[in-house]
Formats: sequence, C-alpha cells, structure tokens
Amino acid sequence: MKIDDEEEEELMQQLRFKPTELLLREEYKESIKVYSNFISLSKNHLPKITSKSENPDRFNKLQKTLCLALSNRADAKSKIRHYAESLEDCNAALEIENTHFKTLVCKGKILLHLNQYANASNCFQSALHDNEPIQNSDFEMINGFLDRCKKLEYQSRTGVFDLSDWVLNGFSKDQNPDLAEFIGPVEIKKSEVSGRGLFTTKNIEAGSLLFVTKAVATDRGIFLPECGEDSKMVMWKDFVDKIVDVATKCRKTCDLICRLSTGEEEEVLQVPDISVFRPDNDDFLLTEYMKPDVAKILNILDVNSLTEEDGFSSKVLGKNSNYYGVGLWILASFINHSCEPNARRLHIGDHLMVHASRDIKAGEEIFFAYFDVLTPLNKRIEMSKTWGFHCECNRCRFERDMFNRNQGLTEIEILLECGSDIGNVIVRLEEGMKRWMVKAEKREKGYLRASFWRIFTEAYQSEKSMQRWGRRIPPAEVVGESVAEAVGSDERVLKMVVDGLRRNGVIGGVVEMEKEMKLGRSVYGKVIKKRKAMKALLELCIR
Ligand SMILES: C[S@@+](CC[C@H](N)C(=O)[O-])C[C@H]1O[C@@H](n2cnc3c(N)ncnc32)[C@H](O)[C@@H]1O
Repeated sequence: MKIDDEEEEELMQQLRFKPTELLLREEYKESIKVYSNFISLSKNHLPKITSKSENPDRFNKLQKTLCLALSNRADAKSKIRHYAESLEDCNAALEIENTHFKTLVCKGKILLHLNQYANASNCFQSALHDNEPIQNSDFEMINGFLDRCKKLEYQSRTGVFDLSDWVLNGFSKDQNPDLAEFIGPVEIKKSEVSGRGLFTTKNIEAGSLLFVTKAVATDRGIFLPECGEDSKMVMWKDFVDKIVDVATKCRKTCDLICRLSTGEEEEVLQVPDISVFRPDNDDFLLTEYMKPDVAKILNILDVNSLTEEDGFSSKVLGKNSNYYGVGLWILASFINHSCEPNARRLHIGDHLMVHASRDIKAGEEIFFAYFDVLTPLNKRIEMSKTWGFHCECNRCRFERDMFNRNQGLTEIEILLECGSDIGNVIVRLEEGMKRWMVKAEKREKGYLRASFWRIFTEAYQSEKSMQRWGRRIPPAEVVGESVAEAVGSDERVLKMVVDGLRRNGVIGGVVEMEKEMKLGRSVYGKVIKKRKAMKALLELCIR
C-alpha cells in the first residue's frame, strides 16, 4: 500500500509512543517490531524533510527521535539477549548523537556483560562526562558501573582474585562474587593424548590460577531419586535449547562452539590461538556467519559439557545432595583427561575457575579428571569407555603393567571380592608394594593407594579396623599425601590428611598447619587468600 507523506507522518506519531508502552510492560519482542516500523519510516522520511521543506528544526527533531528509537530498540534487544544486534543499534544511535546518555549506558552494560571491561568503562565515562548536568541517581548508577568495570578489569589483567570474604560470609547464596574472565599462562597445542590440549607456558605452583571463564549456558536442578532419569532429560533438553539460542544470537559464540571436538577425527581439528578466547577479540566479525548446525552442537555438548558436582563440594556449599548442574565452558573444553590430573575446577555461579592442583612445569599439558580417579583400574577403564577413549596415562600404563607382570594385585582384588577383612587387604597391598619394588618417588605408591582408596578410607573410619591393624598400616596422612602427590588432591584426600594429622593429637602444630594449608590451596586454589577463610574451609571439609 502506498501512503502519502502526511499519512506517513501521522503513522509515525502513532508509532512514537506505542513501543515505549510495550517496553515498560516488558513485551520486548512486540516493542522491537513496532520500533523497527518506526525506524524504517523515519529513515524514509528524513531525506524528504531536507529536500522538500529545508526545515532544519524538523530535521533535527526527527533525528533525535530516531536516535531515541534506536536506543530503545537496543535496550529491548539486550533484554532478550540479542547482544550483537543490540550493539549495532547502539552504534547507529551514537552515530546520530555520540553523547546520547541512554545509549551509552545501554552499550556500556552490554559490553560489561560481554566481559569487555575497558570498552564498557569508556562508555560509562562518556555518559558521565559528556552529559552534564546529570541527575544524582544517574550519577550514582554510573559510578557503580565504573567501580565494577575497574575491579573486573583489574582481575582480568592480573589474575588476582580473592574469594575469602565470600567464604567467610558463608558463601552468600544470592550473591556470588563478581568475577571477571581471565586467561593465565596457557596455550592450546596439539596433544599427544588426542587432538588438541591446553598447555602451560611457564612453571606453575599448585593452587595457581590458570584461567577463569564464564559459561555459554548452564542449567541446574534438584533431582530426587524418585523422579527418575526423565526429569534430568528435561533439564538436558532445556540446556541444549539454551546453547542453540545463544549460538543463534551470537556469531562469536557460535564460531567458538563450532571449534570444539565432536569426539571424532580430532587429529584434523585446527589449533586455535589462545587470543581467540579473549573477550575483546573481534576477529570473528570477519568470519562469515554460520547458522548453528543443531546436530553438530548436540555432539559437541555430549563431549564437552561439564557437570558441576565437582565444584566447591555440595557439602561445603551446603547444597542439597541431589543437586545437579551442567554447563558448557569453552576454554575448559580443550582440557583432556588423565587419571593423574594436575588441574581442578571450582564452579562459582556461571563461572569456572581452573587452578593447578599440583606443581606443573612449563610446557606440560593440563589435565582434568573427567570421572572419579580414586577408583581401581578396571572401573576407570569402564568410565573412559563411556567417554569414547582409552586412557594411556602413566598411571594406567603402570597399573596395567603391574597386573600383567605379577599375580599379586589380582590376588588382592580377589581377596576384596571375597569380602576379606579390609585391614588385611591393606596390609597385603603395602607389603606387596615393598616386594614388587613399587617406587614412592615415581609416585607409584600413590597410584596404587588411589586405586584402593575405598578400603583405606573405610579402614581409617573404623575403630575396630584401626585397633586390629592400625600398627601395620601406614598413617592416614602418609597415605593421603602420597595420593595427593600422585593424582592430585580433592576434598576426600584433604579430609583424610587433616583427620590423620589431628588424630595424632598434633592440633595447631606449625608444621602440620602448614601442611593442611598447602593441601587446602591445591584443592581450593590460591583464590582463598586469607588464612582465616582457608581454615574455615578446612573445618567444613572435615566435618
Ligand atoms: C573435552 S574434549 C578435550 C579436547 C579435545 N582433545 C580437542 O581436541 O578438542 C574431550 C575429548 O577429547 C578426547 N580425550 C580427552 N582425554 C583423552 C584421553 N586421555 N585419551 C584419549 N582421548 C582423550 C576424547 O575424544 C574426548 O571425547
């Protein structure tokens, strides 16, 4: 339908207020539609005003209205997480009026959300200084954002994070600590294990932070055993929908997800430069937009999604034991598995903090445990099969070799299966390790103790076992420490060592306290800076 200029202007008048109403009612999609109508009519109308009436006042007025409409549409788009499109609208509005307050605030908030702290800060600075005088409430709001940008930019640049206050305040559930993204001394390279892997670029001490990254999406729930697997399937579907939604809306995320492994033909996969994962990297804008291939994304999620159960333990966080969370963290998806891992992850809100759980030398590959590694070899073989690979780490090779070379280990397993006294089995194992020349310095003792972890914990927790066998089995802290050295520690290992040290009656001894703190740092990372906070975690862990 052709409409004349007067009708067009009347229509614009009607459209001017309608979308604002919709925006206030939080009907974002509808308001975007009406704003889009208004914007195209305005763009159509602008040249006519200049050429026909030569009326600069009207022209300026319409320009201002167009700028506001673009800014409001940007706001609506950001509310439904169409960040890339929202930024385009912000830039178009700023081209009309480069100090437009509302647009600068909207753009700043989006950039902050996208972890581009310095760029976000520039927007807020400009909103503050190019728009004087400014209302008190706006002044406070902008300064709040500027403080956040400054804090996050510092974290992101230096890797200095401190979760102590959050721990000391009882892990305040509604207020997770404000965390930036950070990439430490790591790079992606071809791995001897499979495909690509993440490697250190310098020597790293246990507890040091390797990187902090925010999830593409997560999903969480409490699943009572009586609900069965169906409710978990519903959650999984919801999670997949969230990922596809983000990939559809954000070209960069889609591009990054598509670089992940589907578990097939990993050898031909490209090795991306680590800079690609920095939030301010815009190279992806040059790549052609690919519509997300949902079937491929499903395979990628199967191979790369992480569950949250291994984060700050449910026990420490006081979470319901039926709690279950799943998420996709892109940089973490380049980490391969080993049964002697050297890195641990903490899940805090949607952020994943990854730190070294043992000292790592420059150039070594970083490994996670994809499944519980305090389990025997046959169980681990089963678990790695479900992941679609066969683990060839030092520990698996050593244990396979031990089983092949002598009957001793097989006999011990048979004793266990026949329900022999666990204290007796431990004594047989410890004596066997001496005969088989298992070397502590090569971490071999720790490997085997980690594989027989269950019986060690049961024995130390049983007064009867300890009375009968206590003198012939090594102290809990010795076993715990050798396991920590060999396969890295977790809260169970920490508990065994701390319980053992305290059972000896040396509470508060300087050497023992330092041992506990050191182990605590390898489990929780150096992000717990205050001693008081680490002590609080240790107490929670052994409770
Ligand atoms: C999260 S990805 C790890 C990064 C992957 N190697 C890549 O190139 O993108 C998980 C996949 O890596 C491979 N993988 C991880 N650990 C492995 C291991 N210890 N041995 C063999 N393959 C492994 C498996 O194909 C697994 O499905």
